[in-house]
Amino acid sequence: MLRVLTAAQMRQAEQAAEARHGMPSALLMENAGRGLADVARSFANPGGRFVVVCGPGNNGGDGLVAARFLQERGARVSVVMVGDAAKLTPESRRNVEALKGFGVTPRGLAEVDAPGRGDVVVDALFGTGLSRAPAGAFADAVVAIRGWRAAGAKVVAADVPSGLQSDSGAPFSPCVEADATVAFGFLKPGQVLEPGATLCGHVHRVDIGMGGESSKEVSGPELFVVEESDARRTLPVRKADSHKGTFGHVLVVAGGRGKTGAAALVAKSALRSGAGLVTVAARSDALDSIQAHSAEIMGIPLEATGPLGLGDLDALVAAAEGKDALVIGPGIPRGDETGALIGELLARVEIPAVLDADALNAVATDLSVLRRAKGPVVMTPHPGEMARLTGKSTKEVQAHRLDVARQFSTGLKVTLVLKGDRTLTSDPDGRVYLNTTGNPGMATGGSGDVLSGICGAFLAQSLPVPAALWTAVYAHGLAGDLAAAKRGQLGLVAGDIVEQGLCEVWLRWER
Ligand SMILES: NC(=O)C1=CN([C@@H]2O[C@H](COP(=O)(O)OP(=O)(O)OC[C@H]3O[C@@H](n4cnc5c(N)ncnc54)[C@H](O)[C@@H]3O)[C@@H](O)[C@H]2O)[C@H](O)CC1
Ligand SMILES: [K+]
Repeated sequence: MLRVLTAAQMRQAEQAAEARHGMPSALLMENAGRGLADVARSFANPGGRFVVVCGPGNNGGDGLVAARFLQERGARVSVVMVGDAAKLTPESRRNVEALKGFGVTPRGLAEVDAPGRGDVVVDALFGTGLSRAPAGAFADAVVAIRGWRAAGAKVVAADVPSGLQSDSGAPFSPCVEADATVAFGFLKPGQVLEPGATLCGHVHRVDIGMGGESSKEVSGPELFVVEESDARRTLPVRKADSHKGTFGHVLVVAGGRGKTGAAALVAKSALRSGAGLVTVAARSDALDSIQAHSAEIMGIPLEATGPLGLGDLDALVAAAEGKDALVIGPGIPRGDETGALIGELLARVEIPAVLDADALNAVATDLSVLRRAKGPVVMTPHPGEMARLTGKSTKEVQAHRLDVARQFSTGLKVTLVLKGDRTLTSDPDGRVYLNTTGNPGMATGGSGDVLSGICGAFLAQSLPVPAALWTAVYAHGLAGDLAAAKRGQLGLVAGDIVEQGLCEVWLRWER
């Protein structure tokens, strides 16, 4: 798990590193500058020139140290200092003098020859200390860096591209676009949340001597990036004496006339994700075609007709007997009573419940129905469904994904999986787990049903919440990536994620 720290948390971690390890900030800067120089060197053509653009704060200090390391290795280095030299931080001032000792004198922007193809620009103008849109000479420097990149130079940003707000990933204007960003010590939210993640280019995290422990002393909200090793470690081990009951029984309440495929995708995905047994409860007129998709799918007919309502409550409570997880929503016939039905059902059964698709829309009108839930509730909206659940516009949800997810999950005490590029899993305590697998080819009907099936299967196998969910999200995206590698993104359909991707993930993780 990679911890992601805000600017304020970074400062706390820096103080903790100094207190715990006796690591002075000057040494952190030395380590940061060396890491920055190493990455910059990897982007230059042989004989390429380096133009290091430094600002007035410690980000600029990192750039000065990097320039010294580059110079020491015989590179052709120019340093541009932007801002009032009198305002330099003590660390940066010391590094200006050190650099002069290496024969490099910082110049003004207008004095430096524009770099081009084969050259590297190091953007050390602003880092986590940026507090407003770059203006004046600072804006000119950002615009110059953007122009040099357009002319073919590679741009390597120190900590964050200058102009990008490191806590949110939202850019001021103007903002640097980088080919790579060197993250010092810990990742920052702006490096992993869009559009910041795209503006950063490839993020290289470098250790600078803060030690992983120092993040434990940091207060405030926790954000993590899930790594493959975390997801792989979560999978249950299959013991020799296992039997189908060992791996749980998922009840899928999904599907209706004209939408039987959704139920089949949930069921098949759950079966392909290790569930021992899967039963679909659906209206009789849909159940036969749902079960026709796969011999392994068992069925319970819901005898009434029309939308799911309170008249189905007893049948669903009975159907949940002996089950280990519930997935409800994909393709269900929804009506005025469906939300109340879901609330009553969750108040009677204790098993973990995944609400997706039309179950989300059904409860969106009155979320209080969820407050009596006996077991853990998981909600898996895409941005549009999240908009309906929160009363915000989809645009607003997307602009503030992290805060919206955290507020919702802590407010309602549910685990929320906010889907989209870089899906966020937010638990009732507000810990958020960010996913980095998946691709645009997965934006296809039924992809969400497949994820619900994986979630249901992992919960039925007694994986703990939220690990079951961020592992399911990781596996779902990886399955989509592996399937797209075979079929291309354009042609990818949800069934491919199940049939062409999931088993490859398990094979890869079981080795
Ligand atoms: N925290 C750590 O563990 C480490 C941080 N390092 C580097 O330090 C920067 C953060 O440095 P800081 O001095 O706080 O701020 P910046 O250099 O990012 O910003 C410069 C300075 O400029 C002022 N300012 C902010 N916005 C503007 C603006 N729009 N126009 C003009 N001036 C502005 C503000 O006063 C800032 O202080 C971090 O990113 C790392 O690169 C260490 O080197 C490694 C450990
Ligand atoms: K920067």
